Amino acid sequence: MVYKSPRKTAVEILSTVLYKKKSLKSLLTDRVLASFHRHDRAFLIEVLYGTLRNLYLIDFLLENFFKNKKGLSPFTINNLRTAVYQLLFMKIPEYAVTFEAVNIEKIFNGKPAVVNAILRSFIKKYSGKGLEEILSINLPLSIKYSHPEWLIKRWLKRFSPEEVESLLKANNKKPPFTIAVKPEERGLVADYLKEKGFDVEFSESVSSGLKIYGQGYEIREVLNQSSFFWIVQDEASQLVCFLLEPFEDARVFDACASPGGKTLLTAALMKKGEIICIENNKERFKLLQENIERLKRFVPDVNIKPELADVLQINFKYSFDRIILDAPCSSTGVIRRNPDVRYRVSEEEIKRLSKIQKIMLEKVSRFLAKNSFLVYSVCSTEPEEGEEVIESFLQNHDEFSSIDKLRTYPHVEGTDGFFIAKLLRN
Ligand SMILES: C[S@@+](CC[C@H](N)C(=O)[O-])C[C@H]1O[C@@H](n2cnc3c(N)ncnc32)[C@H](O)[C@@H]1O
Repeated sequence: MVYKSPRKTAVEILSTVLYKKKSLKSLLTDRVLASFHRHDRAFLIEVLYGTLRNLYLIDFLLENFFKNKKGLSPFTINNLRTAVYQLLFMKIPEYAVTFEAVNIEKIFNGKPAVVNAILRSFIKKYSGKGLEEILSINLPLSIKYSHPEWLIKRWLKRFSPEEVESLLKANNKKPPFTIAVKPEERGLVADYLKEKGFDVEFSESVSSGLKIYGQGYEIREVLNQSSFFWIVQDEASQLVCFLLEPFEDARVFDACASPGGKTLLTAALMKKGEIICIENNKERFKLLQENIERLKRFVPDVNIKPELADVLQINFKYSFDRIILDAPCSSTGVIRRNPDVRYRVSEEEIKRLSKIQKIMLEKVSRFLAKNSFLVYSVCSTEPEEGEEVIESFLQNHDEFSSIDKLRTYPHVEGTDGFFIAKLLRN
């Protein structure tokens, strides 16, 4: 394996996430991770996730040390941010952090002297101080927990200050790696993982869920060597499939399907039947196909039919027994898994998505058979994407009634933040 510097890669990825608005998940793929030695891989993950979880705090601490911030490139700024994360949160020796940061700056043809000077002054001020001491000053929640102010303001309108703080804390805590397996195999998969050295817990909310403690990449590597049905899926996301109550020989429509978590768990639960799953994004459709290819042998009696199509353009000559509409959303409920989401999402985006979600629900509801269920879900904490979508739909559709409506939150249930509504066509 050719040596690659995890520090340099961290700076490059961070710059692409923050300045090109790409998702961390799409950049830090298993292929990228596989090109690093085990120790460097863990370092890269820690630096990227940690810096993103503490970005506003790091910027606040760094601010006074810049003489001409505008004259610095994104690479230099991100080099400094990752260096500060290593100093304060990882307790890496000061000389090592400074040496590596200056070195990276030389490779980028940046400003090694500026980086050196800033880090030396930073170390002079904060050396020997613990994180608790630095954080003991009264900081605004937005800086302390690195979340945009507008989002915190929204939450403060709905929750008490204490609750908002515990949500912010939960969003900055590393979540367990959660998978869905066949409920009848859950014990076997847990034993297999324990044998491989992982701590494993059964999910209390879904009989298919396993929470595994360890590095995602390593868990996936071990699971790939097994002969079990498994998919990476949060408990709240699994709950959608249980609420759907799929049954043998049902005809199911999954309207927004990639990467296929809900399609595949539904297939495993119903054991026999047909699922039409639609995805309109070409790249994501490929991912959906790959996941179906990997797992279809475990559900041989379910005919899973992926289609690259826009759900708003689709038409069927028949109706479905079950419909899942897991709509595209702001992802504010999965900030703990994707720390970069908070820097991409905006109020305008939430409003735009809410409109699309309403149109999508209107469209897919037409294909539901009488006395059948449609489950609508979003991994969003925001009412415009949840309660409002369902209320406005029900106002115009007497033929539908709401059977169940629930919300989950990282700081309450310890799951991703989801809104789920189960509708019945009377
Ligand atoms: C929340 S994700 C679905 C996750 C998936 N249900 C799962 O559990 O793995 C929403 C998906 O809808 C897709 N999408 C967005 N607009 C769409 C449209 N008009 N037609 C079909 N799919 C769409 C997005 O590309 C995205 O992959």
